[in-house]
Amino acid sequence: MNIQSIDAFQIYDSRGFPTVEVEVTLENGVTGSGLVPSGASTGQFEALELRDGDKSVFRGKSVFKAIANIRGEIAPALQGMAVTDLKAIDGKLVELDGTENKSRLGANATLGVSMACARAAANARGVPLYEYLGKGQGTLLPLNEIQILGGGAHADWAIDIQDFLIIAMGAKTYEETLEMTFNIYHAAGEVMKGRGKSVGLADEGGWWPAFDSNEEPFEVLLEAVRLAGYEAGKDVAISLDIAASDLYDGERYHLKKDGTSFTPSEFCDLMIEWCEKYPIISIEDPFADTDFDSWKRFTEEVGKRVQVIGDDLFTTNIARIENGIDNQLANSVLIKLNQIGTVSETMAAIEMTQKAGWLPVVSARSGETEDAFIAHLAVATNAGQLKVGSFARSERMVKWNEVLRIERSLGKRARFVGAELYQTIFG
Ligand SMILES: O=C(O)[C@@H](CO)OP(=O)(O)O
Ligand SMILES: [Mg+2]
Repeated sequence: MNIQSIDAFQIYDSRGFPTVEVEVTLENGVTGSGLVPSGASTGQFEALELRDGDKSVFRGKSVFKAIANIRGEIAPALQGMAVTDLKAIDGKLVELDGTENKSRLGANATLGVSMACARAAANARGVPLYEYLGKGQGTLLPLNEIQILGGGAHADWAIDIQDFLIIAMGAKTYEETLEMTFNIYHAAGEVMKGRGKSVGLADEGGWWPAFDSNEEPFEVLLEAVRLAGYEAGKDVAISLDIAASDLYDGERYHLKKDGTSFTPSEFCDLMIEWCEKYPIISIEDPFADTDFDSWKRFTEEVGKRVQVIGDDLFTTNIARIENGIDNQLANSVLIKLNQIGTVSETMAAIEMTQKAGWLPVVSARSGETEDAFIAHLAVATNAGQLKVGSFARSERMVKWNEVLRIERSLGKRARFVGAELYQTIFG
């Protein structure tokens, strides 16, 4: 099962921007592919997505340099390697690149190759990807975090907060998490239409709002929950991604829609107030990735009843996660393959999170593809949570639906524990 050849192509993501597709062919003719996602509200500590030309001019530049690196450097170096030794393959990618943040070859180049190798190995063994990645140990279906309203960088700053999401706490099955959230999603559409606030869909499929403040979305969300026939705080809870690095200028946090600004400690007060006022179960990036004091204080105060997720704070980077664990900055880590650039490093980040008694949340990017790799990754690692944006866009549905297929494939081995997960962090 050795690698014979690796090729790469430019395709387009869900925003219509260029991205990388890789195809690996083994000596026995078996193939595997990997399609690379792309973020918009990227963290400053992420591995580098290599694009052609001056990045400041236009963010959706072509990716031919990354493709040339795959064809010219990575393919010859990996040729003949055993495809089933993903650690060795990913180790070779890291070594070849030689930088801290994959800036020489590009994390979009290394990740595409790493994903395609994992798929080719699973295909060669004749097992589903989740079985291959999880060595047969992955059986836990995720509790979903699903976006109802989009904002921030994903909706041209219609509101300052990036994601208003729902977690179906009362769901007894994976399928029920979809059904409950689906009902609320459509109810939210009705509520917004009724208020004359419906203008379309944001980048991840959530409603693109025309709200007058950052608190109006809470009202709409809670009204939608009621309209759909559920009780907030019991059947479902609110989850937020504040993406606060985008709101912070190094000294103050700005909510432009409200015309307000806050010192870090005032913003921390506001986040705590929101957690008291609304049925919030989970909050991601409530503070900037450099504002450690606020993270620490917030986690100390609400971390026993609210999941505190670091996304830009950790960027799926082992050293940053380790620092977070040592200093108790959060209790959960958002996991994104392209923030670090190989499958093995991503899985190591999940393992470290779990060993610390924290919860991983496997996540898509705002620019996605038709690849459902992360559905397999979530089940393979028993991560327990999956965040893919919203419904109503096929690059999202392909992931939600893939978990249904995995569930069927697991048969009686499939497990779902739902909100019981949170006992791990809430005690
Ligand atoms: O911030 C996030 O969590 C992601 C996905 O919602 O956004 P982006 O891919 O733009 O970084
Ligand atoms: Mg985020």
